[in-house]
Amino acid sequence: MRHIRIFDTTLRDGEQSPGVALSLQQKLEIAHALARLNVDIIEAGFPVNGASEFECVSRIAREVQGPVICALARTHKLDIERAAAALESAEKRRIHVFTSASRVHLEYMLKKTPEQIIELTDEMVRYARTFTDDVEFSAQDVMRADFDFVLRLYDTAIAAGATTINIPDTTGYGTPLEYGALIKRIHDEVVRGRDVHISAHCHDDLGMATANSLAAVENGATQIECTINGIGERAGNTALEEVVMAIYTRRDHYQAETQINTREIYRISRMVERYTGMVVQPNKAIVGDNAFAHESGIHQDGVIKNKETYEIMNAELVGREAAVLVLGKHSGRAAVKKALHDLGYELDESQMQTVFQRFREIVDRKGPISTEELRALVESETAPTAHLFAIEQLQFFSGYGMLPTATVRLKTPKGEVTTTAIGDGPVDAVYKALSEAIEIQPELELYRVEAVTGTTEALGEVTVKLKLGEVLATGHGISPDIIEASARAYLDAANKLVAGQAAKHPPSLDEVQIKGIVR
Ligand SMILES: CC(=O)SCCNC(=O)CCNC(=O)[C@H](O)C(C)(C)COP(=O)(O)OP(=O)(O)OC[C@H]1O[C@@H](n2cnc3c(N)ncnc32)[C@H](O)[C@@H]1OP(=O)(O)O
Ligand SMILES: CC(C)C(=O)C(=O)O
Ligand SMILES: [Mg+2]
Repeated sequence: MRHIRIFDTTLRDGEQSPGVALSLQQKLEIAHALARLNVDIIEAGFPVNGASEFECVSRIAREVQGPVICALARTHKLDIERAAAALESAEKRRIHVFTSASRVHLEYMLKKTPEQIIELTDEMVRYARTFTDDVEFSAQDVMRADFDFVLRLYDTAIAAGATTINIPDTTGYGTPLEYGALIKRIHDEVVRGRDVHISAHCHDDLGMATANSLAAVENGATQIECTINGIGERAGNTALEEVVMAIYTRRDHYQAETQINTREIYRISRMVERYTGMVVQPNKAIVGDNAFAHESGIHQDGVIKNKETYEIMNAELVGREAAVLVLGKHSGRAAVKKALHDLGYELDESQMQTVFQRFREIVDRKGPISTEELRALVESETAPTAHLFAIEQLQFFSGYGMLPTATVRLKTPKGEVTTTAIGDGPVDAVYKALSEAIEIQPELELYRVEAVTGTTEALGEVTVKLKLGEVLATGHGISPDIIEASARAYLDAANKLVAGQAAKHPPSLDEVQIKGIVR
């Protein structure tokens, strides 16, 4: 197995993401987390940028043990001197000198001829070598450059002492085949067996950074430059978590390995997300919220039977919790049953049918529900209540300056009944309409409404206690709509009361509880 070095540039190229500026403390924390992740090299910054950047690189160099600490420098003596000074106390230090290779960069940006670039490269790589034995050389925008010039440039850098030659596709222009082919040419025609590492540095402008970096590995590269969550200039850099997990998961194909402690990946991903404010998209490979989540019934059923049906790696391997089954619109019975089992419920077929039907009604209306909400749902749906009355329709109007009015249509033992009432508020109006429809007037002893989870999208759970004569019944209702949950709770209790009254001798409260009619 070939060892692939992971060169992390979250603190340099990653911080170049528009709008991101990390504090010294944040950079230090990320650098320590990168050391725990066991990256080979940390590019800590670009010291000539200013005093605070210089201070960040110096502190990382002094305080972070393990990885090589690297600093960036243009082909300017001052840049190289600032980089060397910032790295002075590092246990292992690297200076990364860069120029450009493409015609557009040379002509318009650097205003230099190819010959001048060759000379400058020779001079500045040699100068960097006076400060350290570990010098990396890069030429920006190689994929839009003349490849013969690129080969000459890298040959010059190696002759001048570069120990790593980095091949940046600065503008994310290359395709995997093209980039891989260039790496192969550099490997065969420039490196030619010399002790020099070839490094891939890809940007994601066309969404090909990871594919291009892996193509480089297939063609002789032994270092990948990448960032946590793929942050960086414009569309970002190659994502560390993607290349590391691709090399690990497909080691049969790449015949290579990294030394990354993969179990730290998720933790550092969250840290970088928090500190940079660059939110990870839910479908982001490896670290996105959905990367190990399944909502579709067929997938959930497969994963419950054997998670390898739809998962190519274990979530635990990147420091996440095992696969998550999201209970939503696309879920089937298998996932709901599994979630209920995990919550401690074993339902018979008919209870399962009732719960699943109600589950579907709810997720169609409000989207996925949490396991807490499922618990509340199963509690309210499987209570041993006689279903004498059931809601067919419920309509209410309420608002400032309006009379709260409710109309309910109920299925009752006498057939369909529709009633309308006005109340002090929408719940009061609904309760009056329900009382009229079921033809009893119980007293409301308790009314309590709670959100099952703490968000405005949560299911509302309502508990009521109704008293009729000596009999007291508790009812529960659950719905995304709290007025509907209130109506369901009222009817749940009313059903119990009426079932009790239907007995030849109205039962006492104790008797009713023993029979399981009142909960
Ligand atoms: C692809 C990359 O990621 S490259 C790294 C990009 N990162 C950054 O630019 C972040 C840090 N940058 C900075 O702090 C500043 O731009 C500095 C300190 C480097 C330079 O600041 P300034 O002197 O104000 O120059 P400014 O940023 O306006 O322009 C960049 C200059 O660097 C030159 N330059 C660009 N790349 C190189 C290079 N590899 N070698 C030598 N000179 C270079 C440009 O030609 C331009 O020179 P000019 O001012 O003579 O025209
Ligand atoms: C400084 C170089 C390596 C760079 O970030 C790029 O070219 O993208
Ligand atoms: Mg870059």
